[in-house]
Amino acid sequence: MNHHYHVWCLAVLATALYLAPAPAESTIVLTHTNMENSTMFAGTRVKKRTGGESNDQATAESYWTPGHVQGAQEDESAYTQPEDYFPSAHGLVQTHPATFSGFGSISESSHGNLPPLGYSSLDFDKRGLDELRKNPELSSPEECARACREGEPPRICYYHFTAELYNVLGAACQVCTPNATNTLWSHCQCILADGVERGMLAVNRMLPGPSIQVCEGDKVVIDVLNHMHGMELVIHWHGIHQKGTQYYDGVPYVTQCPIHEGNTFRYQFDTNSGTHFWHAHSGLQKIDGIYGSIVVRQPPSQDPNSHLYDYDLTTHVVLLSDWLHENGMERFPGRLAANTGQDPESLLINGKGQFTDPNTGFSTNTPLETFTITPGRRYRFRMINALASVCPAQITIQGHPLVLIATDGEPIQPVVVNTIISFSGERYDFIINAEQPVGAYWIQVRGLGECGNKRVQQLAILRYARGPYQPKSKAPTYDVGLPQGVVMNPLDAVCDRPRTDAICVNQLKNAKVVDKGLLQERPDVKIFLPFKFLFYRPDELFQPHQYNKYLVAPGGGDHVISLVDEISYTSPGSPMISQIDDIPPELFCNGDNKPANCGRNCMCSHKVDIPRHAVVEVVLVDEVQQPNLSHPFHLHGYSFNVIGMGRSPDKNVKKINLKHALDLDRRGLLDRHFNLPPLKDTIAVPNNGYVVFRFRADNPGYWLFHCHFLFHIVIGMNLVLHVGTHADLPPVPENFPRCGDFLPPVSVH
Ligand SMILES: CC(=O)NCCc1ccc(O)c(O)c1
Repeated sequence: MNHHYHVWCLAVLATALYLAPAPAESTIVLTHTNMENSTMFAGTRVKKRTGGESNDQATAESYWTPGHVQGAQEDESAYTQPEDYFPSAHGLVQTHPATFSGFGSISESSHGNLPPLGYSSLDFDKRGLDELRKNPELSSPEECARACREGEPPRICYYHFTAELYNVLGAACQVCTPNATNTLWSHCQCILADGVERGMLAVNRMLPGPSIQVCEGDKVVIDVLNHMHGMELVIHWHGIHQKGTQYYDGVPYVTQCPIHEGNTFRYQFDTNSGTHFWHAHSGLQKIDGIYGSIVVRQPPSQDPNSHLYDYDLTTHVVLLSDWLHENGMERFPGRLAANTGQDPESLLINGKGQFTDPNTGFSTNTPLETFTITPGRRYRFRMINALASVCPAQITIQGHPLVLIATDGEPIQPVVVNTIISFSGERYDFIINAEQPVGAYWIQVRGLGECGNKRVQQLAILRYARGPYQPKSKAPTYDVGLPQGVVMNPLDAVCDRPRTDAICVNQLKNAKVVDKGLLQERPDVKIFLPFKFLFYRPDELFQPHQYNKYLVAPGGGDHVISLVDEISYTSPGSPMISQIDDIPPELFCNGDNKPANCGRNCMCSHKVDIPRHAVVEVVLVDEVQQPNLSHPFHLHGYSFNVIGMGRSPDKNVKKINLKHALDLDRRGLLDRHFNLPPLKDTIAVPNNGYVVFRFRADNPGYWLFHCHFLFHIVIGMNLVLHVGTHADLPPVPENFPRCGDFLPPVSVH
C-alpha cells in the first residue's frame, strides 16, 4: 500500500471525527451526591448543596459537555504515522507530532510499529526534559515504546516522575476541557477517574501514572522527584528482578531510604520481559494513585506464544485498580462507627470508570476505557491487577474467550478461559480474537470477596473499528453479570484434579523448560511460613507506654495485626542493604530466633537468611481462616515455580494450620507437581489452604516477601529473604542516601 496515501486518508477521517459534535450520550455528568453532606461536584464548578434535591435538578445544572470523541481512535492496526493517531489512554488531546521519531515503514503486523503511548517526554517536569535533551545516549518514553526486533541495539530509556498531592476533577479540567482542540500539549492534566471529586496522589498528573514500555534488555532510568508535601516516597518495580541492581528494588528501609520531599532519586536497572507494574511501596500512597504499568516486550522469536497473536499494542494494557472517595489514610487504622474497613467505593480500568451512588442510584457519566480492535485480527492484552484492597477482581469480556498466554511476565502453554479472577499484584496476558460481528462489547470487572458487600464493579468497552461505540446489550450488573464459563483462579481452591469449569494456577504449564535442579526430590532449604491475624482485645492494645500498630477490620471492627510465623514485621530505621551496621542486631528475628518474652505480638524485622545458589522451597500456610479472604504473596527479586496448592485432603480437618501442614508433608500428602510448573512472582494462598513453590537463590540481596494487600503490609504481613552475603552484592552506589536515628549525647551548657 502507498504509504502517503494511507497516512492522508486516515488523518482526514480522524480529524473529521475529532471535530464532530459530541453525541448526546457521551455527555459527561460529573455529579456525585455525597452520602453525608450532599455536596455536589459539577465538573469545574463546585456547588455546596443541602440534602433532598432531586437528581434531575443536579443533572441539569452540573453537567459538562465534552468534545471527547471515541471515534478518533479508528483502527488500532492501521496506524502509520503519529499524526493519524489519537491515543486512547489519555485521549483528550492530540499528541504533539514533533515528539515522535523512529517510525519506520508500515507493517502489517504489530510485530511492526506500535501506536503512541498516550503521553510523551513533553509531559516531564522541565528538569526531566532538560536531562533528556542534554544526554544524547538517552531515549524518550515514546522512542522506547517500540516493536522489538532481534539484533537491534538496546536503548537507555529515560523517565521523569513528579509525584504530587493532586485532585480528581480539579481546575485542570477547566484548562483542557476535552473539547478544546488543543495541539500544544500532549497531555491534559485533568484526571476524571470515576467522576467523583477527591484529593489524590498523582505522578505526572496522570492516572495511572506514566506507562513504561520498553524492549527486553533495554536499560531503564527513572528520576523520581517527590513533590508530596510532608511525605516520603519509595517506588517498587513489581516484576523486575533487579539482578545486579539490588539497590533499586524500592522497598523502604530494606533497599533504600525513602525519598524526602523535594528530592530526586534516580532508579536504574535492566529489564526482564513481561507485563509488570510500578507502585508506591511507602505508606498507603499506592491506593491514592501512585501506580502505572511496565511492559517489557520481546522480539517475536523470543516469545513461545507469539505465533498466536498479530498485535501487542501499547494501548492494550488493562490496568485494574480499586478506588476510594477519600484518601487512604482515612482507612488506617480505620474507623469504628461508620466501619467500612478498607473496602473500595469503586474500581477503575486504566484509571477510568463510572460510579453509581448506592444510596441515591445516581451515576456519573465519565468516559469508560475503550479498547479498539480490527475484525479478523488477534490481539495480546496485558492485564495488571493493581488493586490494593483485599478484593479479588474478576474480568469478563462479552462474547470473547480469553486465550491465556502468560502470567506475572512468564509465558505459559496457552489455555482458553472465559473469565479471570486475579489478586492484587498478579498479571495475566491473554489473546482476544476479533472474530465476533463488528460491534461493541462489554468488559466487566467485578470486585469479589469483601467487595461483594458494596457490589463494586466497573465497565469498559471492546470495540471493533468502524463499528458502533456503545454495546447494543444493556450493561451487565453486579448481580446479573456476563456469563462466566471457564474460570481462571477458582476461589474454591479445588486444585488437585483437572476440571472442566476452572483452572488453578498450579495447573498451568510453563511454556519453557524448567531448571532440573529445582525439581529434585529434596530442596536445600525448606521454609514453612504460616500466617494469620492477631486479634487484639482493646484492653490489651490501649495500655500505657505502648503504641502498637493495629488495623480496624471491616465488619465487626476487630483490631488486628498480621503475623507471619508468629512475627509482625517491623521496619528498621536504616536500609538493610546499605546500612546493615546501623541496625541493632537484636531488631532482627525469625521463627527460630524470636525476641525473648515477646508474647503474642512479636514485633521485629523478620529476616530469613538463605545461602546463595540454594534450591529453596517455601510452603505458605493460611492460618487466617477467614472465609472469603485469600492472601496473595509477592516475592521481590525472583520468579518462582508453583509446585502445588490446595486444601487439606483430610476431610476431618476443618482448618489447616502449620502442624497439620507439616504432618501432610511428612506423609507426602502436600500436592506437588513437577511437570513444567509455571513461574509466578505473586500467588494467592487459597483460604484455609496452602501453596508450595520453589526457586533457586541465585539473586543475592534483601528481598521483601509479603502479602500484597496494602493494609496488610502496614500491619506486618511481611518478611525479608536475605540471599547470600554482603560480599555477593555490588558496592553501595556512591552518595547513596543514608538515614537513621540521630541520638547524640545530651549536651549540657
Ligand atoms: C471476624 C472478622 O471480621 N475478621 C476480620 C478479618 C479481616 C482482617 C483484616 C482485613 O483487611 C480484612 O479484610 C478482614
